[in-house]
Amino acid sequence: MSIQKKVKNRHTLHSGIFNPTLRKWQSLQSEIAPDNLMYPIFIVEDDEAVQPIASMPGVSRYGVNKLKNHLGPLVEKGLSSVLLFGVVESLPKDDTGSHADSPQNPVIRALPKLLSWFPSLTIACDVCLCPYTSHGHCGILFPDGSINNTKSIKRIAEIAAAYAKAGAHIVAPSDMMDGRIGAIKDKLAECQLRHKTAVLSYTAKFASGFYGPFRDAAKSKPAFGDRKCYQLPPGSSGIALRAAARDVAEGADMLMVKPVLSYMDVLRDVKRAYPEFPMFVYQVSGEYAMIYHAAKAGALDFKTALSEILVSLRRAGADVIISYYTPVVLDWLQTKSKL
Ligand SMILES: NCc1[nH]cc(CCC(=O)O)c1CC(=O)O
Ligand SMILES: [Zn+2]
Ligand SMILES: [Zn+2]
Repeated sequence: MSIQKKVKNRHTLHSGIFNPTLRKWQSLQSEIAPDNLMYPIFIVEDDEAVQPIASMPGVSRYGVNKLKNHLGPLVEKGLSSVLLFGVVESLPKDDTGSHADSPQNPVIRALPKLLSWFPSLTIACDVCLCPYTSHGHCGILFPDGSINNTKSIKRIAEIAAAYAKAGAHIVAPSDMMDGRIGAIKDKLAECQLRHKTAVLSYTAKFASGFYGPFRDAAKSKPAFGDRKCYQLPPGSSGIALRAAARDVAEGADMLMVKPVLSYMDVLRDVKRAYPEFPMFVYQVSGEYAMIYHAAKAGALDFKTALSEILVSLRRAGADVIISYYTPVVLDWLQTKSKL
């Protein structure tokens, strides 16, 4: 037998993937289980409402009382964490986002009920000003419309502490102000809640074109301008790593990259730079809609394509995937066949 032939034989791959167990061994690190999923939920003021969101077919906003029936079956199927967003319509918006942490805030009102209905569910709250400010920006503004970072992080920390007091296990600031993680940690310490409140930082959140349906869902579109002065420029991986270094230095417990499909390199960079931290990715509203519409048009098979995306996020370094498709995936996981 020639040397060349031997060398060639060492490169046969079929022998490692000819049955399901062998294939699973090749991809154990990218398996999806319920604990790899976090489910985002929009909560509205009207406790009895269920409002389908036109730009996100299959996703609705819920009133607090409708969440018991919606989440109950999902918890049965293994759902272990949710991410709450408040949506206000009749509560007035102002320039400091007063209703982000008022007693009437839908998230603050939902927390005690969710905690009592689902004691095993881990509850994260998105912390931001944009759904509650008259100008729709994520911070407090100077008169010229630029961000007043000092006032913004003070306010963000107050809101985070209010959610923690109401029982949130995790606060997740999505505002992208500088110094917010440190400000939140200090405020939580002051309230004696630091030991039982985790901070999930929206670390590398890019100024993306994939947030459109969300802004419709959360009624949080900026009234003027854009978010390019505080969300990251899509072409830069350097500033994404600096954002991660900043959040790690300030004490973040978990890190996130968002959106994810166009930022898989950033996901891998951040995971490799900080392997000690649970790595979250957010499959955002536009990414949800894209898959939905492509499948509906017959361009791709829904289950095959979505499964492929989810396992590739795990392969690239994601520990937890925040996805509006969580209910569908939990259904799939009921059957023996793994994703
Ligand atoms: N604080 C803003 C915020 N919180 C969550 C999302 C996006 C989530 C999604 O698109 O699914 C955004 C983006 C934005 O409007 O700039
Ligand atoms: Zn915001
Ligand atoms: Zn947000």
